Amino acid sequence: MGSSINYPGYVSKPNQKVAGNPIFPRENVHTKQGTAKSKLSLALQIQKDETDDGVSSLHENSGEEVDSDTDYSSCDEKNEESLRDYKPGGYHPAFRGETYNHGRYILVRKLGWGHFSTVWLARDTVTNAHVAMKVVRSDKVYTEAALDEIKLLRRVSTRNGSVEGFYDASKHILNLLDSFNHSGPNGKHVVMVFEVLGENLLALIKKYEHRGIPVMYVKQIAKQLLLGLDYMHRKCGVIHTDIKPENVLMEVGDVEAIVKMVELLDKQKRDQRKFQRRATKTSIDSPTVTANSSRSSTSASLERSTTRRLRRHTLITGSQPLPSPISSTNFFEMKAQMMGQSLPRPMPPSTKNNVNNVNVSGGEEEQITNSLSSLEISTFTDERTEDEVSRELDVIQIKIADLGNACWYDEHYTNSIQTREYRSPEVILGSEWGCSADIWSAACLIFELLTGDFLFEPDEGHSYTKDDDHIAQMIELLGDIPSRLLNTGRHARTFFNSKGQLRNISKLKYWPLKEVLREKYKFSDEDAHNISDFLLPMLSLDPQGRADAGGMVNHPWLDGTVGLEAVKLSDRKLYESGVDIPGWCQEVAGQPRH
Ligand SMILES: Nc1ncnc2c1ncn2[C@@H]1O[C@H](COP(=O)(O)OP(=O)(O)OP(=O)(O)O)[C@@H](O)[C@H]1O
Repeated sequence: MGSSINYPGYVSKPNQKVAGNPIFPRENVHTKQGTAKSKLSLALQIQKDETDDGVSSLHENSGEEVDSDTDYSSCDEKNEESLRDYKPGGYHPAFRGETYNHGRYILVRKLGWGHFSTVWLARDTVTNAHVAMKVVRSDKVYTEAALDEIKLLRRVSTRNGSVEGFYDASKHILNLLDSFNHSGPNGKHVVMVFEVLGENLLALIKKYEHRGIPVMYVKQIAKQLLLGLDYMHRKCGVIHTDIKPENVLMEVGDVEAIVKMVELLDKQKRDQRKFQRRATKTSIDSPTVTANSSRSSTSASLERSTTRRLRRHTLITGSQPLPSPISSTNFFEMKAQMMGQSLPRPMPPSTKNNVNNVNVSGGEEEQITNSLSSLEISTFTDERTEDEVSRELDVIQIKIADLGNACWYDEHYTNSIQTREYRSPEVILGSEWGCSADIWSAACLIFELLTGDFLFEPDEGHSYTKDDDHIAQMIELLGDIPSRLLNTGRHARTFFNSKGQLRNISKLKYWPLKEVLREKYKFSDEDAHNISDFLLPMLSLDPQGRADAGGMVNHPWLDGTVGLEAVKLSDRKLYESGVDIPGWCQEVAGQPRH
């Protein structure tokens, strides 16, 4: 759900992004303030494993300790939801093994969280497949927003998208499978059940260290994103209003195989830890241990019991999104492990005794070795050719997620839309807006994928606000704000004087997009030309003239996009504005018809 509305307890998600270099930093900004927000208070108790590499879960009410999971994903942030929000009206204290909807769903691990919800991987005992479950905060305002989201999700659901003979673009939008209520100590929570996806595009941007992701992937993401938006706008009358990398998720491929792989690797780690614990315990009990090892083992044991005591009060589970081949550096190592190539195994007795000065009984060792070797690894035996594997790596599939801020073409819920960096000029100026606002955000997102930097990263200075800076950056990149927006924008007079000049910023440094791509990002002349030819129609300052998603699917820059080579939309014209689409740049007045 979205980030621009002030819901109770609403706080910015910490460290969402490592701020990129702004294209146009103003000279008189003394302190650079990136978008990375300060960390949440130390009261945030993330439950990290007591050793070095895992996350455990202990549910306060159950008192039941659940074995540690290990984070194999590229998500290594320690930022989770705030413990303060576990209160009546807040998050539900979900835990691994908890059942939902009369036992149909069983929680497996936490995938992520947002301001509205925590999201969990769950097993559906009816289909025996895995699903993602979004457990929404129980406060009335979240519940109402969730019910609106469900209506919007139903509208865009796959069932409405597939028409024989036509490209089914609904597959680029997250599919709602089920929804119900769940009661807990903090109230009644709306729960939404989705297909399971992997990490979001921000993980991909980070994986490439904010230097831009390969153009081959950008084209696939761009084409799928535009197809999804075209479907949303033209077929469903839905406006997303919060397109940004965090809200576009990558598919993980064969979900069941990946869940199995991740779980088996977790189990291996747990078994190894158990083995180490037992070994240490044996060393304490054993008369053959040295004085030094006895001291260190005893202190380790004390440390563990302290950690255990602390863990009794821990409620927050660490997020573990499923790894996807493209975003997770260690994905193929994991797969190799599962295929038995470098399976971590307990050390043979002689080495153990030498290295750790401990004694382990032969029976214990055998038991542990058996538990590892009995893992079913045949599922992951890969008999595909190198070409097939390389082709699989070339393909990226994305879905637009988080319709929590979405609205209808004929019913806008608020004018406070879009996350700052992706916010369109009409919204900042307080003019009318519509579906075309999503196109602006999409262009900002595509630029960010290509370069690793925000297209606009406004900052405030001594004499100007973030909005002043944002508008100035737009002018520097794209030219003057059209007079129609100046005349209709409710806030235009805040930023512009009667001569149409910016009130608070006088020195502008014009730097057109094509030059930025060439000079700052070192794209070749040809690439800079093609990319700006693709992006500029979507960055039309006047939403009336902004190109629509369907038309842009047909742009030559997207020709030959891997996996979508043949996809063109014959009923939309390249570069043409979407003014014929109902609700394109204003809310359609009258009785909402959806
Ligand atoms: N279908 C899914 N499969 C896998 N992970 C998911 C899925 N849906 C959501 N997630 C994970 O959960 C996180 C939170 O989801 P989402 O953004 O929908 O929640 P929210 O409470 O509405 O958050 P926000 O504050 O971003 O509006 C996502 O960033 C993602 O990591």
